[in-house]
Amino acid sequence: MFDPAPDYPYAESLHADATPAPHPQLAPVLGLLGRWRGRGQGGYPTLDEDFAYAQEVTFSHDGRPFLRYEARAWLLGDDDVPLRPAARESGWWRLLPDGRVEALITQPTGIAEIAVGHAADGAIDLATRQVATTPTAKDVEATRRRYTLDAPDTLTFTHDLAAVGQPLQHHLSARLRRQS
Ligand code: HEM
Repeated sequence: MFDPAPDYPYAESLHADATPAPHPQLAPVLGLLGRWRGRGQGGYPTLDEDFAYAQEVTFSHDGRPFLRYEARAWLLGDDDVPLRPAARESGWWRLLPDGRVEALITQPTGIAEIAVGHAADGAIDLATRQVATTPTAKDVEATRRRYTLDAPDTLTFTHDLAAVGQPLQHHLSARLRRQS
């Protein structure tokens, strides 16, 4: 007889003040924990037009020294009409004792980013050290991200991109509000 395992016994938390207690190495990123939603603007020299989008972002932890990261975006038309789903990504942000961050982020467009950076004073900077792409993915050379907590409930995000033969430059910027 097949004997199924018991339910996964460990909690995933969106909050700094709930169980499990966050690992001390998460101290510089505790302000990110939770669900965020907001709007952004994007563009790139290869695109005919700039675009407006909405995005949901979630950061959670399980008591160990990394964050689970999940984001999904959709394009917005006039009057906030959803035009179509846009980028999704998920990954892991590993925090080191000195505030260094090592992030692994993957996208369903065939792109995997290994990014490194630093978290301090409510800002996290990440720049790719390696980008891997599947055989049919767009050519992405590098990205640079900055997440800034402007206030406890406001997160600003900018994303620069070097891809399809273009040098590193603005692709996205967004402002998100904490949902929970
Ligand atoms: C909020 C997240 C994002 C949104 C809303 C977004 C939106 C877009 C849009 C609308 C396009 C035009 C093509 C299309 O209509 O699909 C595009 C192109 C592209 N994006 Fe993004 N993007 C996001 C995140 C990313 C990320 C994380 C990367 C790479 C790591 C990326 C890399 C690219 C590349 C390589 C192109 C193709 C440019 C070209 O071939 O001309 N995007 N993006």
